[in-house]
Amino acid sequence: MVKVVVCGAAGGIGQPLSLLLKQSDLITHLALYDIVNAPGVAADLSHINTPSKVTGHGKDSLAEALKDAHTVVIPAGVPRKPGMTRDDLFKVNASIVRDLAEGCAQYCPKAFILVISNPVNSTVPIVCEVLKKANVFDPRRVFGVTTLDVVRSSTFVHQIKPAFVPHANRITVVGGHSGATIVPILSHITQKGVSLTTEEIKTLTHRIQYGGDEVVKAKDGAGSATLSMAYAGARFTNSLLEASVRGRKGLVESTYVHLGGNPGAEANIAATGLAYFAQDVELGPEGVAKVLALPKLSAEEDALVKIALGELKGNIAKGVSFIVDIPAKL
Ligand SMILES: NC(=O)C1=CN([C@@H]2O[C@H](COP(=O)(O)OP(=O)(O)OC[C@H]3O[C@@H](n4cnc5c(N)ncnc54)[C@H](O)[C@@H]3O)[C@@H](O)[C@H]2O)C=CC1
Ligand SMILES: O=C([O-])CC(=O)C(=O)O
Repeated sequence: MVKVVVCGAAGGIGQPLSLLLKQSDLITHLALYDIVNAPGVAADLSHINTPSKVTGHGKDSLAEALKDAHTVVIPAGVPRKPGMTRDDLFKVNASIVRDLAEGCAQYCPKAFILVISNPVNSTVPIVCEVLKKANVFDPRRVFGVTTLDVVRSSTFVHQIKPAFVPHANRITVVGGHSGATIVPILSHITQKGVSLTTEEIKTLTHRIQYGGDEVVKAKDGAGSATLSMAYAGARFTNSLLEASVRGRKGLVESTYVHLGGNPGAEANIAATGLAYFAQDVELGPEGVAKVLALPKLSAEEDALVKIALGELKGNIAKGVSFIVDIPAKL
């Protein structure tokens, strides 16, 4: 049985994400949890003639939703409005994510946990610290979903270089998931016939770092990216299922993880001095199979990573200290 739970399933991301996951032939049970409307969304999706069973769970049935989960995807919480940073969401979303993580620790301690709720740079440390406290933490099994930055990178490159095939070329994005902490490694684009000037890289990098703001502005108070995020969230979930359920080897995605205790993370611990970082990760049967070392960076990328490190340090400390009083350990 492969049970995937979406927490926040009735929301702007939750609904299209659940729709995309209903198309997976690897999922046997799709459980939709939300404090509002989950049964309605579940009834609707359950009429689709793909193999998975769909169930809906309201606010008093978190235990039932999470029980026996293989994977829990968390897009629960409030989105930004114009003028807000992702960090401004911390005061509402931190406790939502903490409570869901406590549920996971109790009812599905071995599940993979995919965190979408912002600010990801801080909510992932919250989840990890909750699991550590409950003595069920496995760093290979918790992921901050930064796939939208990867998706945006290849889309935006394609928009200025039409020869670049966006879905066939994965661009590594390192750091975290907010503004200056998002560092796309555009110097490594290798497609034949496509090259970017230093000025193009600078413009693209800024657009990728602030891609979320483009959507927040265009939605004008009605929230942030939901459909592209659902696509990105489904892509990451499907990659993890391909690696963990089907046993596909060599699958790599950029993702924000706890470095300490993860296979292969030593080089990035040394390079960043941080407890959490986004980089390419090879996925496997237990989640992280290997954290890949940072690629060789251009001088500009190196400078951007240094800026990201400063901001990430504060974001991580904020998440960790929401759960414990001591600073994050590597
Ligand atoms: N990681 C990423 O790249 C991205 C992250 N996000 C983040 O995803 C989150 C969700 O965004 P949207 O779906 O647009 O928001 P939304 O407001 O449309 O949906 C959120 C859903 O969470 C539910 N919810 C609230 N408290 C809950 C709880 N305790 N348990 C379960 N469900 C709960 C709400 O009822 C609602 O249905 C936001 O924090 C947003 O910033 C958004 C886009 C990209
Ligand atoms: O911008 C936001 O608040 C939502 C988000 O994380 C993104 O679109 O990358």
